Amino acid sequence: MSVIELKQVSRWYGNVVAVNDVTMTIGPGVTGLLGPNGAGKSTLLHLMAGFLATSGGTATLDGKQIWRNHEIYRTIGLVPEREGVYGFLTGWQFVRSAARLHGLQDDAAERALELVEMTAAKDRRIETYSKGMRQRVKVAGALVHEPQVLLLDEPFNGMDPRQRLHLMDLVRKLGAAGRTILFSSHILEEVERVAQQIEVLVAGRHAASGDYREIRRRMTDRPHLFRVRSSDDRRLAAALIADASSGGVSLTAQGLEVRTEDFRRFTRLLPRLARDLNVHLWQVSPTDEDLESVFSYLSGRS
Ligand SMILES: Nc1ncnc2c1ncn2[C@@H]1O[C@H](COP(=O)(O)OP(=O)(O)OP(=O)(O)O)[C@@H](O)[C@H]1O
Repeated sequence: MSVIELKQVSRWYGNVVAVNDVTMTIGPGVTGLLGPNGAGKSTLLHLMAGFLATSGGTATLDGKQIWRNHEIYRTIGLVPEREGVYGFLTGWQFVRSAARLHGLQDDAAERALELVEMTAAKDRRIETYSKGMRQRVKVAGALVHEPQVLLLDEPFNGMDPRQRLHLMDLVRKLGAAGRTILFSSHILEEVERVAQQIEVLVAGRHAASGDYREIRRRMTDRPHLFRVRSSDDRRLAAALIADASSGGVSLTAQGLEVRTEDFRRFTRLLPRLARDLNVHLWQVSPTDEDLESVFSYLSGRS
């Protein structure tokens, strides 16, 4: 059972702070690393894999420093985001060369290909593989030395739904077998389907941590901004203002803008008011549902 620990870890690239004072602990099972593009997820994974040195703070695995620790490297596997796989190699050649780099024999490569269910296709060239198959072969390459820790950078990106489900199943299975797995993603739905635990990174900072239900609840409970168009915006506005769930109502050329502090109450109230006032609702749409605003709320910047 392996535990990764980051203590006040920072990483700069010149003047750019990619990871800023992050403290987190990643234990056995599957953890999702969630954050918008550029949040520092890849940098964090590379720090954990020993591919990058920290600029400040410490990154350890089971209490031992990761950076420049060859013994530790034997227990970590990284599946990078970029393809970096030669298309002219067969799956077998690719995974076997990963095995050789670790001083291992063919049986290790065979086991890894079996684990990701790529044995049947192993003699085809990688350029003939689907995105999902390429990703699974990369996972096999990272698993060839049977590491306790597996780090995956945006593993589900660009896959069709069937391939995604297949890889999600595999990641779940590996986690259930006691491995410590961390994978990055910018999509909450993706993370919550695979991970029990979620770490959220926003602009290099650790914004939230916990069970996905808790994070989901915090996302739902934040103030929401809705645009409402109806047959009588003025009447509706007056009734909405009278209710405690409204944080503010303004009449604009495009309709009403309603800010609500209590999402659930508002979504029940609006149809009831419309019915009682005999007002027809033409449009009810959230205006701040984009990921950036959700993330910035979680990180306390809004
Ligand atoms: N080698 C580098 N040199 C300079 N800046 C870098 C380098 N690598 C990353 N950065 C910067 O560090 C920040 C974090 O990048 P990182 O790739 O870790 O984020 P990310 O969350 O993985 O994003 P994405 O999902 O887009 O890959 C970004 O502002 C990025 O531009």
